[in-house]
Amino acid sequence: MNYANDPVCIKDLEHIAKGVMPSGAWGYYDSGANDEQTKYDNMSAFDSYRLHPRMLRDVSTISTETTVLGKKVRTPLGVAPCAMHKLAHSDGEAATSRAASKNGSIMILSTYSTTSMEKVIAQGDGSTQYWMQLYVYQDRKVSEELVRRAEKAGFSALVLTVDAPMLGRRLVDARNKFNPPSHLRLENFMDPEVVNNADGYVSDLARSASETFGATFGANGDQSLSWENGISWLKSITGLPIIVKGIMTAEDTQLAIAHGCAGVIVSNHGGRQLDGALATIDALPQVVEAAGDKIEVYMDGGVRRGSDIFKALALGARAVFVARPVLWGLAYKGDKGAYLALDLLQKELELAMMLSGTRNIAEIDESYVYQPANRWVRYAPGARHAAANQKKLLAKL
Ligand SMILES: Cc1cc2nc3c(=O)[nH]c(=O)nc-3n(C[C@H](O)[C@H](O)[C@H](O)COP(=O)(O)O)c2cc1C
Ligand SMILES: O=C(O)C(=O)c1ccccc1
Repeated sequence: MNYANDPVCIKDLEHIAKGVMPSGAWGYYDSGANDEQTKYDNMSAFDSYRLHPRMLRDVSTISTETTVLGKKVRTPLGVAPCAMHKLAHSDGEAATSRAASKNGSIMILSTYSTTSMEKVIAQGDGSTQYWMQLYVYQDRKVSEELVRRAEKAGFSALVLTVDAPMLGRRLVDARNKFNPPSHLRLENFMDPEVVNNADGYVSDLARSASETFGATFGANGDQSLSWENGISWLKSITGLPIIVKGIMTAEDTQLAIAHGCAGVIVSNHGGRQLDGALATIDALPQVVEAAGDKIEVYMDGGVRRGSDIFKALALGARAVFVARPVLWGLAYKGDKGAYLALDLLQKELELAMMLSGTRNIAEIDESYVYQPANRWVRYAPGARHAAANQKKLLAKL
């Protein structure tokens, strides 16, 4: 197969990225925790849902427009936060930002970006939504400074990642003794005025990426974080909507509602944290059920096809985020490659919508996905949802 010339799907981009990236950086992007069960499950779980298409509808116009946090977006496909895009391409997050903006996608910027939040937002076309991803540090002043800076820069929501009190154990990185190249800088910890000056650090967390990598979590992350001292604290210092990333259960969704969050992202960090955790597409139905209309539900993990996005929307996600595919595109060709990754998924989504007889996002509901019953014996909460869904489907026949 000739992948290199003209990538036509996300798998092609993955293959190319693997070929062009240094092995340490590739390993860091690719790896999941331990046996990588959850990393692979995230992808393969989509395959166990099948589509239930309707025919003979006028599908001459397809729109993926929807609203997220009350604002119009061209597409429910967004970019998940990933550390250190400059490992993929020297243009880093600025390139990703241009790609997201061109596709009309929301971009969530990682705190550990190698390009400052101000520079990233400056690449947008003014209508692009940027959300800032945060961890909460023992030293709340460091977190508060990041919040103030994000507010000032124009981010429209904060995404608090809660599935990483400590980094999961990634065996590939351990074997490679991976450390990012020392010229990379974590610019969100540097003074925005002097961000181009390597001496402009504003906190001990800054330094070069290689000095902070991994150690940041153990040494500075707050492992005593709770709904009260984390979410309620964050809410008390900002008016921006708060989205909790890393929610996998109905119980935690109810707590997110009780603590005034605007949304949750069903995520297991791409299988990089708790290996053995449920695939996100399998966790989604119980979160959607618990959320009702009180809070928006998004998901990420394992999305490699437009039909995966379709399935997630059908199961109740309001938006779907991708991480590795964008990094692969970036490694392939900077902003053009990152855009290609988003555009391939976007076009696949539009085609899946057309072929299943859905003309807009509102029409995509659970009647368009079909779950072979026996698979669900394993997962109790999802099983209930699936059983109810199937009863409804059977009743319609
Ligand atoms: C290389 C890499 C770095 C990541 N860095 C962050 C991060 O800084 N903050 C965060 O909340 N999630 C981070 N994630 C998790 C992603 O946001 C996302 O949850 C997950 O990767 C989605 O799965 P996918 O890669 O299969 O699309 C990272 C993921 C990868 C692959
Ligand atoms: O790799 C990750 O998944 C991640 O979230 C991260 C972020 C910053 C530094 C190291 C890891």
